[in-house]
Amino acid sequence: MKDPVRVAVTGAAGQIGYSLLFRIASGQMLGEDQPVALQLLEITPALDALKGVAMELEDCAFPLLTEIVQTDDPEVAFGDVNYALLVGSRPRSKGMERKDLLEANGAIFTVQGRALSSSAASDVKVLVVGNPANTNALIAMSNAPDVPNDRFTAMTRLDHNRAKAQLAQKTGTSVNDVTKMTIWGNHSATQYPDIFHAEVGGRSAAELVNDQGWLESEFIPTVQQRGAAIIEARGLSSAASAANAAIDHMRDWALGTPDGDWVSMAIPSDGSYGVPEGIISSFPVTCSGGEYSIVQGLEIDEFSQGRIDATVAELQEERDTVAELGLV
Ligand SMILES: NC(=O)C1=CN([C@@H]2O[C@H](COP(=O)(O)OP(=O)(O)OC[C@H]3O[C@@H](n4cnc5c(N)ncnc54)[C@H](O)[C@@H]3O)[C@@H](O)[C@H]2O)C=CC1
Ligand SMILES: O=C([O-])CC(=O)C(=O)O
Repeated sequence: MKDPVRVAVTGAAGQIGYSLLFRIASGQMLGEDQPVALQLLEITPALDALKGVAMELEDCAFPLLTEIVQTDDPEVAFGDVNYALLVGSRPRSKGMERKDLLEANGAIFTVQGRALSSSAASDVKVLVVGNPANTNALIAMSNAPDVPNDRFTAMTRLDHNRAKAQLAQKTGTSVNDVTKMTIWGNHSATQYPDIFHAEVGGRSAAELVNDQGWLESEFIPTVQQRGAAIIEARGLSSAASAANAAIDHMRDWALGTPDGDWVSMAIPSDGSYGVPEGIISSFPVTCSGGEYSIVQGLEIDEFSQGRIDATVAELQEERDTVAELGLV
């Protein structure tokens, strides 16, 4: 058996937490030979609910689960953690403008960035799930001087998985046949799911589909609006599929992506594909040895470039707003 690693989850008593924690504790994120200590953060009024979740975790008698920390103090939650999944955030409420949401979450992610900086292990890897995920990650990163910037990522894996499922349905294949999907940009309705480099059974997906109308009026809007469609149908936002995507994101980052395929992660831009530095934007990446790298050399046609520019422009606006608020 390996030595245990420490995994922090914020918003641990929420809907995503309820799907996520059990899968981390069972070894689905870091492997069935990797013991884990869970360090769970909640706001003070949710500590009772968190206690119930912790009792259920105990009752699973997971062989890999070595310890459960329950706290409302970010410094305690992030103490010596190797992985941090920042799920808890302030949801948008009625009448709230985007700027109000960014400000409300700024208060959370500045504090959590500082706590990660002062308390986490030197190898910490951070995934931000709580929305607006890319910009929350930017705020946390900007407030964590002692954590290298490239450890801050945001989740577009749910969008990636949604896009794979839609493409498999359209082509009458299985998701196992779909590779090299890419989500560019923001985890929002401006994101660009790109099938021009994707393959289905090793063949070009775009050529196989050969239907620009479907692409523009069905595929792209369906993936962009899927979160809203789930809320409409379920009365609650995606939780099990979001938890599943968080597991996929962290597992691939830690243990590597399969040969011949890539995944989508929102990461601090290094200027690749003309995406300006200073924002956290989704790219196609491969992972190996615990590090990710952007897939280089993809040809971007005019249609795709226009879509990428639009979602990058939204991220720059969000960055400017949080900069005006003094959060980054
Ligand atoms: N990036 C992505 O693809 C997706 C992101 N999301 C986002 O994930 C977030 C969580 O979703 P749910 O679990 O469904 O929400 P939820 O409302 O069920 O749970 C959120 C939990 O976070 C806690 N929380 C709030 N502020 C906190 C703080 N400062 N520290 C620690 N905990 C705090 C709340 O008490 C609550 O228990 C939302 O922002 C949602 O929009 C959801 C689906 C997909
Ligand atoms: O749309 C939402 O509020 C939840 C979310 O991020 C998603 O399901 O992609």
